[in-house]
Amino acid sequence: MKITKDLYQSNLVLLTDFYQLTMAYAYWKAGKGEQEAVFNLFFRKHPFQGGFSLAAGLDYVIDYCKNFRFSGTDLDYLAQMKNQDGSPVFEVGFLDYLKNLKFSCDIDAVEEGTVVFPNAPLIRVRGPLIQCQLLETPLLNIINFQTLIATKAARINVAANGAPVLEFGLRRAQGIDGALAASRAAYIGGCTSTSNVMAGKLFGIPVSGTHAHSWIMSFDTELEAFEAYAEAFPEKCVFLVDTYDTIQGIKNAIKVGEILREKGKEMVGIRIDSGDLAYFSIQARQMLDEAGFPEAKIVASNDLDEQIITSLKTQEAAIDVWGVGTKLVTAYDQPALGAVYKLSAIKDEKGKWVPKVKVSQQSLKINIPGLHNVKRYYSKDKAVADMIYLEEEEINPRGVVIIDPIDPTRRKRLMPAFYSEEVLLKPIFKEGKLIYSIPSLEKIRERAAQQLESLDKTHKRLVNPHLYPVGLEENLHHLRMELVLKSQNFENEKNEQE
Ligand SMILES: Nc1ncnc2c1ncn2[C@@H]1O[C@H](COP(=O)(O)OP(=O)(O)OP(=O)(O)O)[C@@H](O)[C@H]1O
Ligand SMILES: O=P(O)(O)OC[C@H]1O[C@H](OP(=O)(O)OP(=O)(O)O)[C@H](O)[C@@H]1O
Ligand SMILES: O=C(O)c1cccnc1
Repeated sequence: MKITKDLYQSNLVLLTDFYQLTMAYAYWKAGKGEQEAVFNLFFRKHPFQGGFSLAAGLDYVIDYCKNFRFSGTDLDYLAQMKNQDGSPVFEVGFLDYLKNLKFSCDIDAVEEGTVVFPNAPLIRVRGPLIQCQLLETPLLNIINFQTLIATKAARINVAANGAPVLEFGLRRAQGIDGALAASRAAYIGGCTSTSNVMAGKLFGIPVSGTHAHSWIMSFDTELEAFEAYAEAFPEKCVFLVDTYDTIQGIKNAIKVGEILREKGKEMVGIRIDSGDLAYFSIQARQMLDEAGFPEAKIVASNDLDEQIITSLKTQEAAIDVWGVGTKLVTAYDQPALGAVYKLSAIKDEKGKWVPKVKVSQQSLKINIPGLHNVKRYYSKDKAVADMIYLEEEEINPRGVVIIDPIDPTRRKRLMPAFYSEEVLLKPIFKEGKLIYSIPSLEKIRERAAQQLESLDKTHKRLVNPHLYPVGLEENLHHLRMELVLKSQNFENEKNEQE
């Protein structure tokens, strides 16, 4: 996968915030550039007030890391940057350091298509401080967007309840790469196809579509337009029936359907793109059935999202296929996932790992320290809880306590021996070398479907979902509390002395 390269014809190493580079420079000056550190990428709250999220974007991350090197032109650009007094921002020695920089981090990550929950890492980066730091912004950029859209798509597909969802978002998406990444993520989240032909070519997503009002309007009558379309696509006729009068449009579609049938072909169906979609789809179903077209599909579109689809279902709308664009690819009701990337441990001069917490007034914002991973426990293929644990700690098979990171009174006890388990962070890069065999997009989509299946339906409820248990293993909880208290005592002592 090399979409990033194809799109920009250049190396993306500068696709980072300027402060990452100035920090990198300052680390280098302080002799800390190579100090080993661990960072975790996680989000704190599901988007769309939902009960689950679907991880996506790792393939782009892999691509980014594989191409992580400073080219001559990147270095030239940095070399000409000046401070206000006219001096260069970056010393030549630092630019030389960047020139020789080879990606050497360990990356462990949740596979794409995995259902994920707040606070548990989606990606863990371990390596020299400078490299970890430079990766913050691009990793967030990639994962935030694709995870958001995959989640939105999954919600829309939950609402569609198995009916095909065609992604029509390109014209309203956030630019070119936003559209491409959205089509990819939407496919992972369960959409059946995309209207974006480039996404079809680049990712192998099935491409599909109907026709627009302009096609109808270019003829004198709707009937002529349908006939001409049937002539061009006898196997693929989906007639857009709402350009003038929807009921008349359905009648015209039936007429052309009959002509096609005489030629041994079957119309695929009709599309309704305006008005009361419940009313018109029910009318259309009745008319099509009575005319002998019970197999003709009814496609609906027009600013759909999971809430409208749910509402239309409760109105018993006779819609077989959903075309969804704007609200899917722009994540209309929540345009960003707030994933963050935080330092959780650093090695001291003696080579000992020092776990780190950033103490915040809001307990929600206190990060999880140390080199941790996540285990998902399953009971008969159903996910029951996620446990974040310190990798070096032995897990007692006879009993673990999983403690909510925000409210430590919320706890779940379970006996690991009674469950099957999956370690969620999988090794992707080891010392800069890719050791993960990248699954095809089809496989990722299958994983997403299985993962969503493993989640109880109460967590997939679109409104007020039941909270899935995710927490810290006891030892990790104690370590975190200890570090928080220590830092607070330290602050108090300092305050008393002042
Ligand atoms: N029966 C229904 N129940 C709930 N929502 C519906 C129903 N029928 C249509 N909708 C939704 O209501 C909104 C209607 O928007 P709007 O009024 O802009 O469309 P319209 O006037 O029918 O068509 P146009 O796009 O041509 O303006 C759309 O989001 C559509 O999906
Ligand atoms: O509504 P979305 O979920 O974004 O789906 C894509 C929309 O794009 C097309 O029309 P367009 O909006 O360009 O024009 P129209 O509203 O006049 O049909 C199509 O007919 C859908 O309505
Ligand atoms: O093929 C379609 O019907 C389509 C494509 C893009 C946007 N709206 C509809």
